[in-house]
Amino acid sequence: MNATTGDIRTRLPAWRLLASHSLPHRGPLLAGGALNLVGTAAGLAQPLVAKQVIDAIGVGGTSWSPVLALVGLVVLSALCAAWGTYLLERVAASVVCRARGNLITRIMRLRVDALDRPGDLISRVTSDTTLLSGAASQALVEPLSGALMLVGGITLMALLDLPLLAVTAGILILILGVVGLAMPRISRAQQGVQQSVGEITTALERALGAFRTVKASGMESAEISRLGTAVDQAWRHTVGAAKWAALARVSSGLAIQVAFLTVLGAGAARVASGDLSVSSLVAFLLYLFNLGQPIATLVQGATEMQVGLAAVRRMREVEDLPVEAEGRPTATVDKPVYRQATAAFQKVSFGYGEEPVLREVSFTVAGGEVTAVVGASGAGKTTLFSLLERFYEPSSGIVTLDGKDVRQWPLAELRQQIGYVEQDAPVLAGTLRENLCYATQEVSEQELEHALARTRLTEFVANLPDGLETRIGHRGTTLSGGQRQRIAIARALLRRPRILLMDEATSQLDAANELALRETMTAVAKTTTVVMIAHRLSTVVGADRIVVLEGGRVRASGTHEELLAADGFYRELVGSQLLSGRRA
Ligand SMILES: Nc1ncnc2c1ncn2[C@@H]1O[C@H](COP(=O)(O)OP(=O)(O)OP(=O)(O)O)[C@@H](O)[C@H]1O
Repeated sequence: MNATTGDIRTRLPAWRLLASHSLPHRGPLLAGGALNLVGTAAGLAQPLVAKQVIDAIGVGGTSWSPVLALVGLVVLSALCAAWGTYLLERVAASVVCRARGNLITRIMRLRVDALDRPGDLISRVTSDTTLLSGAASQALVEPLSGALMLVGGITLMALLDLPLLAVTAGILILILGVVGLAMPRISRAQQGVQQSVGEITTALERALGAFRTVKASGMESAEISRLGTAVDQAWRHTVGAAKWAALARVSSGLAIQVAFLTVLGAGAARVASGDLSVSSLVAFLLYLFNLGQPIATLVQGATEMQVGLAAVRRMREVEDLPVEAEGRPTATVDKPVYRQATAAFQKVSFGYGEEPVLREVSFTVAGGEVTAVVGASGAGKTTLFSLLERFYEPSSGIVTLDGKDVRQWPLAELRQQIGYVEQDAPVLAGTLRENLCYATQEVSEQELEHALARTRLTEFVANLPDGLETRIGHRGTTLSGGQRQRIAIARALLRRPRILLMDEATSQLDAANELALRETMTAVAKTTTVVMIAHRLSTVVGADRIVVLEGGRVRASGTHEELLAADGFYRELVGSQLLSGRRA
């Protein structure tokens, strides 16, 4: 789904959005609805045929045909109900499946800055979509058969006895009033329930995402209490919705009972006065009794509709989030020509909010060179990489790759050129092989072995019980920081990038591995342009060019020797081994 489609959809009223979920399944939906109607019609005819059976017995008749017709109607309505229900359940499952697929696609294509509360988004995919099922299937067609049964039943009751129908109608109008009062309240409460479920998922995601920190800080109880608040909130909203749903359901049931007793009394008097036959009273009472089901179906349908509308509103909020301009899957892009890329920042300014982070930054990264970016913490180094990857766009100025504005590149193609080793080198739960081949499926065993050797992982893998098939825990919990970084570097190299961005990727390596990796980088630079953010002096002295960033501006650039001679701030950084904790 592209941004434009999303924009159009977000302007649609909730009920039309809900209907749009059902539209692709209109065939089975209509078939299920039709079967329901046939079953309902067969059910409607039953009391009339029952009346014929009673009349025939009353006059001493022995005809079997009304009895056979009655049996046939019972079987027909049961078969239609079973088949119809299956079709509608199937549609419900398909609606959920499609809605989840659409939401997942949308979420994966969100801009990085839109991913604010992942837990809440998870709950929209898992929980909200489930609530859509009833509203976009059964609740659309079953009320139709309910309405048919109601109208048909009332018409036939009118034919049987008008005064008794007047009594029934008065009581039914009362029900409609109560149900109408309850529906908007159910909708509001249901939206609250879903919001609270989102809060629970968000709070859980927060706590589990930093599980060790929670434990090391002894904050289990605080997190339990935070989650407890969200759970209580969900409970309160659920109870609120349940109160109104119960009122709507009970009042409809109660009305039928009251109507039944009233009609029984009034009908008995009319039979005694000779105005009504016994068989007509029995048939009338059967219709009245049968009204309970369509009324319950209508109330249930209206309630489910409110639940579905609440879900669709929350799903629409995901569609309001900004997606990347182009989300072509990387798999469709051919492997790039293998040559070193160049990059340039031309008067680039950028801020995440009001406050500027980069101010008119200009520098070039020559193809095949190793460029190091140094600066105090918070100077904007990682932000430079984010702009090159086009996670964000500059407020002014141009970022280029191979001399072409990154905004002119097809997004997937742009990212295909770049290998990115993030600061905290995340790994994904799965096997080591899956992690290494994450960004490239077509990797030969030789290439894999070569990448392991280059990142000094060969021995580590050889000592693992299942080698490359060893499972790595959630967020790499079974690995050291250094191992995670080396895996991230190997993964990036396997992608055969034309430019490799490394964000402090060597900060967690021990001295021996860091030296080895520096040699690797020198070798890699022969075929790939390398830009590295480093806090260690040892990793930058050999760079072809060093860019010194201070307070979001390029303060100086040159080789280590040139900068030592010309820039006091660089000398200061070198004096502190570049490990300055100062913020810009
Ligand atoms: N996603 C974001 N939203 C808002 N502000 C951000 C975001 N990412 C970074 N910043 C802010 O932008 C500034 C520059 O951050 P950046 O990560 O680029 O610095 P850095 O030089 O890489 O720092 P470090 O060396 O500590 O990693 C910081 O003040 C940071 O708080």
